[in-house]
Amino acid sequence: MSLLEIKDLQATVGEKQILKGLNLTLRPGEVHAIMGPNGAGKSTLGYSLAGRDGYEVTGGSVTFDGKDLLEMDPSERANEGLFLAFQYPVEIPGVAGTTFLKHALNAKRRHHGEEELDGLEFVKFLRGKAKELGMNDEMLKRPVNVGFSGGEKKRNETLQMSVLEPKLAVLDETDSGLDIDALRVVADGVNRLRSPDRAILVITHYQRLLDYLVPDFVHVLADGKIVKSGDKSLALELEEKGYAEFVSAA
Ligand SMILES: Nc1ncnc2c1ncn2[C@@H]1O[C@H](COP(=O)(O)OP(=O)(O)OP(=O)(O)O)[C@@H](O)[C@H]1O
Repeated sequence: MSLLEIKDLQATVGEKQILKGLNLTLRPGEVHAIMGPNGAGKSTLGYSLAGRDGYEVTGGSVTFDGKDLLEMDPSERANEGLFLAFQYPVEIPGVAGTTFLKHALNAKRRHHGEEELDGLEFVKFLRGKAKELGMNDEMLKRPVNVGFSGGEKKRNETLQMSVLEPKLAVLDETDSGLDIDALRVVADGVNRLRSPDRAILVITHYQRLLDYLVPDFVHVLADGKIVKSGDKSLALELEEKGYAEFVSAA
């Protein structure tokens, strides 16, 4: 059974139609990469799946783990196991990282009828996850992303993902702004999450991330649609040839 099935998805931002009949299926255990020219609709796809305000789905369907995703509000989507790592992670002044993550995880646990973790249990759990990503206690105590460098914000997104253990993680350019060491740390963090019951959708501009996080499938998104799909070799081909072929064909 598929974990995510997107059929003929159409979405508008403002008055502009961005997604124009997008089809994509992810099965549990798979890693898919989406590449494509600037403005093609990659982030719009991520936001439409997450249910962000201002991104209006005007047609098509999305089934997530057997349920109608588009019927759910954004927090329900998250509690059901959808996670979106932002291209531009937001700063949340006044809210410590630890507090933010504890609330997010406990909301999810409540949703699934599980007992909440208390402060001590959670801090122990969080420290273990943070250490894997090279993040220290001081960073966890700071307000979420406030004053973090671009690369630290991306690590923090990866930390949120590893704490929430989603069924489907959508990573929107998680590699941008990372130096080569941080890229490896983040890719290792994502690789640790690979599992037979989870799928990962990676939006990226660069083949280099895919050297560390090897996808099962690569898709080209151009002008609001998936116009070509293949295996990892497609990413190499795109790096060499660019998107000209797809832009004119779209
Ligand atoms: N609020 C908005 N109002 C009008 N147009 C918007 C708005 N937000 C996004 N768009 C437009 O939607 C189109 C798709 O944007 P999107 O961010 O999904 O592209 P992308 O494929 O992720 O691009 P990039 O590779 O540059 O990140 C762009 O042309 C963008 O200008």
